Amino acid sequence: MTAEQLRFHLKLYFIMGSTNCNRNPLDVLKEAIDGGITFFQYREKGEGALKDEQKLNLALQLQKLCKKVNIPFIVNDDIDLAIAINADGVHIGQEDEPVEMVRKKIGNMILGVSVHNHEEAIMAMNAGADYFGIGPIFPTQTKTDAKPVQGVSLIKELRDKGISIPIVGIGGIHAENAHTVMEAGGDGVSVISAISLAPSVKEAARSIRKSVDTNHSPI
Ligand SMILES: Cc1ncsc1CCOP(=O)(O)O
Ligand SMILES: C=C1C=NC(C(F)(F)F)=NC1=N
Ligand SMILES: [Mg+2]
Repeated sequence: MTAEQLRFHLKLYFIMGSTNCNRNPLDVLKEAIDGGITFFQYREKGEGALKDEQKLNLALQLQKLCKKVNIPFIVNDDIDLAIAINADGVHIGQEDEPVEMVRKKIGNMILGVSVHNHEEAIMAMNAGADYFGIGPIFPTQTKTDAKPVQGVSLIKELRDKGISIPIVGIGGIHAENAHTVMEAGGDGVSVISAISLAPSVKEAARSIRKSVDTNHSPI
């Protein structure tokens, strides 16, 4: 997938694991897809996260839903799982394996990296990252060990320095604040709880999608 295609697909990047919803995750993903998400990440993490067989089975079922509608299916952290099920890509943080190592393992799968400052961004880009996850943009309860809230300053800084790699903002994002990420030069927003815990998952996804579609900054 070219950077341009990736840029389009990253508009509404839904991220979920079994611990992020109090319903069947398959139903939540189905409804999010109906609401217009464009990218999906399976992130099985935290208290009560599934392991081994259970994690593999859920991953395969979620992947099947994404395949049906041609939405890229990304696995967070677990490179071996991503390779085992031939996922479309992986997402890693600074505390995971080095980007160069992961790139060697996954070949030309999509490789997303969480970056929190200019140095991490340059390193990750030179090591072969395809997109950056930057945040937390706003306060979030979902990731208990999140770095300090940073707003859109790093997104702006990277764009001001002419760095055009696809970027999504993440952390506390919903329909009312998603536009700030787009206006700062982000290509899309990543969302967990504003969709996964919404009374109407479909409506939540639809409203955020509408917001990013109207605020798509012309590059
Ligand atoms: C995984 C992650 N990385 C930075 S904040 C965050 C959690 C985002 O969850 P929510 O969209 O519910 O704030
Ligand atoms: C910690 C994370 C930060 N960013 C992203 C993404 F939105 F995909 F870029 N995913 C994560 N799991
Ligand atoms: Mg990680």
